[in-house]
Amino acid sequence: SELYHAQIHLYKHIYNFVSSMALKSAVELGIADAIHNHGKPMTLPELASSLKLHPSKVNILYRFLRLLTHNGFFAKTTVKSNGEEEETAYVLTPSSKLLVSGKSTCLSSVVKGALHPISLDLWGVSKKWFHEDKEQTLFECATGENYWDFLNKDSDYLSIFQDAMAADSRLFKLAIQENKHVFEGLESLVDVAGGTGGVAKLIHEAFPHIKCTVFDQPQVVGNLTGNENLNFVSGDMFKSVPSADAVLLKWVLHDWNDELSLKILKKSKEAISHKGKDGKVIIIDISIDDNSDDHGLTELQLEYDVVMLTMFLGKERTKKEWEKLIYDAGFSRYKITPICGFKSLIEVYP
Ligand SMILES: OCc1ccc2c(c1)OC[C@]1(O)c3cc4c(cc3O[C@H]21)OCO4
Repeated sequence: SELYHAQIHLYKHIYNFVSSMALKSAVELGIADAIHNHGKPMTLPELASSLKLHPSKVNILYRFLRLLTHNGFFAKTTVKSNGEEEETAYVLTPSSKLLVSGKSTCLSSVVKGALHPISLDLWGVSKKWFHEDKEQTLFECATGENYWDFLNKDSDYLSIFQDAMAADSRLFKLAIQENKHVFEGLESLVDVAGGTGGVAKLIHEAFPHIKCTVFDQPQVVGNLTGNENLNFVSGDMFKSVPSADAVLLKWVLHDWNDELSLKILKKSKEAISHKGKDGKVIIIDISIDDNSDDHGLTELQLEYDVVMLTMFLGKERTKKEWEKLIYDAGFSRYKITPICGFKSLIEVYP
């Protein structure tokens, strides 16, 4: 009946966190690594002893594996142990292959970071946040601190965050390889708010002839030196952006509201104006497709939007919102290419 379906829907959303926490436990225990290193399907006793669990914990491990297997992180098969009866064994799936450490596709640091207590505690004050009169993030409401200031004070959490950003950048490298046409023909590129140059280095490796400039605030790049084709320039992206054939804005505009994003886009347009029609701005951010029939993908994109809102007052934009922002900034056309599963690469032309 409708009442029963509504109850299942409601309870599922109450306990969604259990699946997140089971995933976090799997990463902390190193289950994916243990199965990967075992080199073949792994039985529960083999896994438990490899993880050095106390015998009393074997059945607990089984219950976690049952949920994680149901959620598609592991798969069951059977093995013939010492020649006779068949025994259940576990293998990795594409999702848990993203948890094998040391691989360029490893996203374990994002699991640890996004589900770290510091990333979750802010939700304790959401009622207060909704009822206060000042514009601040849920994080600031909970801690009294700006997220970025806090991050730069807590070295453990900062290194987890940096590992997570680095993990995402490594996957961006695969996206660059799949979209070489976007960068071919460029002689110069400026990575606006490019931080310490992680992404610029990836582009430089893939396209050594492109002169890459990392542009960020003085306190970020002030004392960084580059080489002949990778240099660091400090400044204020709201005032002016160094000119180049292309301006890269990766995960920048989702941290800013429309008014400030418009400013950044207009400065970026000035920066590529010497190139006329051949100049371009490359935006890497989520583009929420309003008429997508992929409910799970849209759910992830909307969850990401709320995460950006609660931590940075940032936002993820829909396709229509991108179009309005791009045209308001004076650009004439754009092209959206899906990358990395749930993000998009948006090429914007004057
Ligand atoms: O725009 C940049 C940006 C991009 C992604 C993420 C950001 C910020 O913060 C929220 C987030 O969920 C998060 C929080 C974290 C973390 C990783 C992590 O991934 C997510 O490590 C420590 O805390």
